[in-house]
Amino acid sequence: MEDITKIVEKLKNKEIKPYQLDNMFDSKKSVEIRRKYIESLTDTAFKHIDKYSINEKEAMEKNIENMIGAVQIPLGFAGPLKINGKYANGEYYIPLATTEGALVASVNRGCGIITKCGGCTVRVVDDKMTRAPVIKTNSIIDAIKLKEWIENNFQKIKEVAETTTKHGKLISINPIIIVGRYVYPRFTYKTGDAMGMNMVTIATEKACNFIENEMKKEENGSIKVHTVALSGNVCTDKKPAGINLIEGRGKTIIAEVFLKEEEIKKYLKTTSKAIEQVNMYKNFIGSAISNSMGFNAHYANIIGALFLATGQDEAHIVEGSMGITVAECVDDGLYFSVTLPDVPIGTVGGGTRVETQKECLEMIGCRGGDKALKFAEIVGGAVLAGELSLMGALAAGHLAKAHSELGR
Ligand SMILES: CC(C)(COP(=O)([O-])OP(=O)([O-])OC[C@H]1O[C@@H](n2cnc3c(N)ncnc32)[C@H](O)[C@@H]1OP(=O)([O-])[O-])[C@@H](O)C(=O)NCCC(=O)NCCSC(=O)C[C@@](C)(O)CC(=O)[O-]
Ligand SMILES: NC(=O)C1=CN([C@@H]2O[C@H](COP(=O)(O)OP(=O)(O)OC[C@H]3O[C@@H](n4cnc5c(N)ncnc54)[C@H](OP(=O)(O)O)[C@@H]3O)[C@@H](O)[C@H]2O)C=CC1
Repeated sequence: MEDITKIVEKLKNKEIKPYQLDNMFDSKKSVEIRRKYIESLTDTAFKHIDKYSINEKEAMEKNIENMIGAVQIPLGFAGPLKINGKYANGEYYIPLATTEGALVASVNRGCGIITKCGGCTVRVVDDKMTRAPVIKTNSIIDAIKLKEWIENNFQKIKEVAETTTKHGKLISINPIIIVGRYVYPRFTYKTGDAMGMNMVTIATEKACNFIENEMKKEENGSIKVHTVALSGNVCTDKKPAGINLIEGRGKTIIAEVFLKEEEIKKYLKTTSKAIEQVNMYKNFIGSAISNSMGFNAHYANIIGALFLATGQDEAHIVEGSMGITVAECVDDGLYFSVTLPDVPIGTVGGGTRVETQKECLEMIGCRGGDKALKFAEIVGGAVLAGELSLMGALAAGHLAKAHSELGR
């Protein structure tokens, strides 16, 4: 075998492209050569990114291109968290991958008080994944005709789309928005236990080809339609969006807990009244002034740490960051809930197969098929715990103190 230095020279001279190494060497070797190449180009001595236990071959087949190693994120746990869900019932230890000191302690504290108060109720109230292409027509008149055609031929479109997948089911194409002569049909699917973005993208492409061909037959071919882009941003994937907040996307999760005043005092060092007020002034009024879509304190923190630990698509953290926290004083305590309209998650596919992420899913009994709804309930419970603890810390005036002691 050629000496690595010689191959690195060839890469530098552009005789070989870095990704072509995968066809020339075994996976381990190609990763090593690429790493050496980047090391020499950037004058960096890699001492850590070369240490990992994940299988490069599988990762390169499914999850990554131009692989040079792996980064490590510290992993902690919070819990036990008692969840009274439809699918998740019992006490769970939540895996959280983060570099933000104080976050795990905070979620842990939330878990403690929730569990002491009898646990949280969590439900998944909606479950779907969307893809909305943008289709160009000749005129407003044709755009209206296309919209009507899609509405009248839903069953045929569904049959075509579903030929690409065993688990994906097209449940609606709604809304179908017209802007000028452009049409944005929002294809909505059930995706089983997969988060589903690859699945629905492939299915929607097939449906769009079918629509284009069928429209050619209408009015002797005078209606011309063309899919400008398979994603027209009405999906809306990986961006915060009002349509997702209202219509939902991924799992729509609601979690609630009734807290006793004495536990609030003991655990959170504050009162229900103070938390209710912080929620009003911060999460409602503050978010309204800033035109935020997150009427909450930090869903993204818990969603992010859980997504990284369990192999979810990290870009979807932005969607999971939206939602509304309710805090309301009740007799001798506090009603506290989180509502997350848009949490794209899966327990099969994507990054869930990576060895370390798979173990984290196992830790909560959520690896593989028939587990996505259980996982969603655990995500809801964990967000509730983290949100409650931070709101408690803000109400008690402990945020800066917590982060100077634990987070720096
Ligand atoms: C830091 C605490 C928990 C201290 O909280 P405390 O009540 O002062 O601590 P404590 O020593 O009395 O312990 C209470 C419980 O906290 C947990 N706990 C306590 N210490 C640990 C630890 N080392 N490791 C694990 N768990 C810990 C543990 O559950 C413990 O119960 P116990 O087990 O003893 O019965 C609290 O002050 C807190 O939760 N602060 C909030 C911190 C937080 O949520 N940070 C999130 C990041 S902030 C941010 O990124 C977003 C932001 C703020 O910008 C968003 C916005 O705009 O709002
Ligand atoms: N393409 C795109 O535009 C985008 C892609 N992504 C990426 O997409 C990936 C996730 O896509 P996703 O489609 O979830 O995953 P995969 O592409 O990894 O596909 C998962 C496959 O698992 C099969 N499967 C087996 N058992 C089940 C089950 N119980 N429930 C559901 N499916 C099952 C399905 O096959 P079958 O279909 O035959 O039923 C499905 O297609 C992530 O890597 C993400 O980063 C993210 C955003 C956009």
